[in-house]
Amino acid sequence: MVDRVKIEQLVKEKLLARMGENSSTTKPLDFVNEEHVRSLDKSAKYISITSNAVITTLARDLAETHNIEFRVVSGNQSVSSVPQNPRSIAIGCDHGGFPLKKVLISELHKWGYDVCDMGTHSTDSVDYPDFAHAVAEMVSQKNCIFGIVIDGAGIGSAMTANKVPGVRAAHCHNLFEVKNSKEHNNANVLSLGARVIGEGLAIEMVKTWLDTPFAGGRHQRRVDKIMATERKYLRG
Ligand SMILES: O=C(CO)[C@H](O)[C@H](O)COP(=O)(O)O
Repeated sequence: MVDRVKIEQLVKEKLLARMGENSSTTKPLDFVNEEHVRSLDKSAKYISITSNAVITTLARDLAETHNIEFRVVSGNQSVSSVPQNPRSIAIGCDHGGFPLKKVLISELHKWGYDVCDMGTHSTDSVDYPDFAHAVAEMVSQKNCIFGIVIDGAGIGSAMTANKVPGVRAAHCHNLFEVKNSKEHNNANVLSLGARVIGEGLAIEMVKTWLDTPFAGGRHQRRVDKIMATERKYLRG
């Protein structure tokens, strides 16, 4: 019979050998998951990765918790850390949301945000899941801090975004909901229905959403439960 403990120990040793503790001379990884981070020595300060490494959301979260950074290494030389611009917003829409997206992008620029426009770029008919998915991935991969998805009603885009691990998309219609979605639910994607709300309200909603911090406290426990629910089904 296979000795599970021995195998786990062997895997751990292999991972540690690949990553080292906090030396920049270790071979950079091109894929990092939660297990890689867990297997690090307690004194580890960073993980060396290749410039196009895939890092799972759980690995990023765990690394953040333990103050471990990801360093992009070219050959054996460390060249930079993976950035997360705290003012970068991914935005996407379908044909119904296109005019509102244009307005919101211009406001976001005025407010000093970097905008990643994931399309669509006209009112020609398209499928909202393609664009909601693209935005959600940008947030899930931590390329952007927040995402905004817009379609006719805001429903389908929210459904799509919420399928992407790490995303908490809130479909909102008013100022109370946007504020609540940040304060209580730590929403990282906002979904708007361009056929439901007017331009002026949408601008105010986005500004309020971006300016409202997560309240933490009892809400942290509940958000942790949302994420635990997601993890349960990811494993399955
Ligand atoms: O609201 C939406 C999804 O939530 C879409 O914008 C809507 O379904 C698109 O419909 P149509 O193709 O008739 O413009």
